[in-house]
Amino acid sequence: MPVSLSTLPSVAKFTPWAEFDDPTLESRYRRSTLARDACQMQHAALLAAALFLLFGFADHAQVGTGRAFAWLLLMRFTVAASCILLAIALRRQPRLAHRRLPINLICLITISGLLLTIPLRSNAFSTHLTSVLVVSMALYLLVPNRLPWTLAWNAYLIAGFTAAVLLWMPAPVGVLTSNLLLLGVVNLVGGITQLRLNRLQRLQYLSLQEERDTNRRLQAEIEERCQLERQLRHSASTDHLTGLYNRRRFFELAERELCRACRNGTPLALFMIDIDHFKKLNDSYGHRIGDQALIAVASGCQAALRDTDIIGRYGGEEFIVALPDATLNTAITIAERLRQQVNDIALSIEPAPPTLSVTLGISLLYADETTLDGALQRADQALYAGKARGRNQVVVAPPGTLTAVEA
Ligand SMILES: Nc1nc2c(ncn2[C@@H]2O[C@H](COP(=O)(O)OP(=O)(O)OP(=O)(O)O)[C@@H](O)[C@H]2O)c(=O)[nH]1
Repeated sequence: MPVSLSTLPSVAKFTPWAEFDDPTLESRYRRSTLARDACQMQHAALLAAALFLLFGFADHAQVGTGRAFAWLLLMRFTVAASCILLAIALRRQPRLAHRRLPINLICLITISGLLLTIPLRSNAFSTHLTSVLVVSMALYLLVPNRLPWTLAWNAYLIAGFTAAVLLWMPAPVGVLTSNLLLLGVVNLVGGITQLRLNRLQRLQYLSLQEERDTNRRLQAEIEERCQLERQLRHSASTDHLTGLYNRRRFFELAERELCRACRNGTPLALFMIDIDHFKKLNDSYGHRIGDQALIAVASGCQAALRDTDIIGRYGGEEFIVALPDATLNTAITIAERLRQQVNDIALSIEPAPPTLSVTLGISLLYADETTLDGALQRADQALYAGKARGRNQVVVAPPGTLTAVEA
């Protein structure tokens, strides 16, 4: 997804709860934190269950084994079972971590459970106060991304605690006031911490997104440049009309084959191919048809060669072929095949043009030749001899005289 201005960390807007002002961005951010939040809530629920059960020992020490203890135990088991069920549900469906019902239900059960311990153990004021402080902080730390809910549950906790103290543990006004102040300070610190945390985590998320977008853009740019480079390399080595190698690329490849032939002592044959009476075709039917004929001859010849053979456009209506590992007999057979292939080309124009034909000059590289120049010259001479002898034929250029293979 491309970076929009509102997703840049420097200009991102936030709500008073330090959430993203843009609801789409906020929901994207929440989706990105879902797995982490679910895992965190699972651990928190299991820890809360363990703590609630552990405090059962303290209950027993304080109230003995009477009716109050039975109630306390029932309450503790209810809270612990709810927490464990939530942890299991979150493990199976992590998306519950961002749903209203599970989070609020577990807050209601846990806080109500804690408040219920007050009338049942009304002589443990300091323990209750400490528990309320711990739960109050835990709400800020463990309820993910929901500051308004955390504030609401803290309000319920403080109001419940105050009511319970007034009803079951009457304390001097001064003590109650300072404890409420203490709770207020805890909530202030918790609220500010969560606001800062919310903002920082969101800014971090935006920075990460921006970095990813930049990387993606760079990746796309690199791919585009590679593609351009491939295209440039291709057009620098290809004849744009016929799609064959151009003269420069042909000689690069043919010289590589010459080196290989010298090294391995294998033969290398060269063909010069020229379309017969091409000027007449051009003059009678126009250059467009001339181009069509060039393309047809080029693709016909290419189709008749092996992948290891090299064919290029030498210039105008002339083509050049290098046949690695080809003896004279093989070269003559292939040249004949090409000549026949061109004779079979039927251009779809009216009135039907005369049959296309080519004349081919063949030369073989000598064992002591280290450049293509000599063989090229011999093939050219053979070609012109073929033209002089009536065209549409293959002529081999032997060391001495020239031999016409077919007229
Ligand atoms: N349509 C077209 N014509 C081209 C192209 N390149 C060269 N030609 C034409 O090819 C013709 C070559 O003519 P010539 O060299 O006289 O050869 P020819 O008419 O084939 O005669 P022979 O080779 O003796 O049979 C010229 O008219 C060039 O203008 C091209 O890319 N497209």
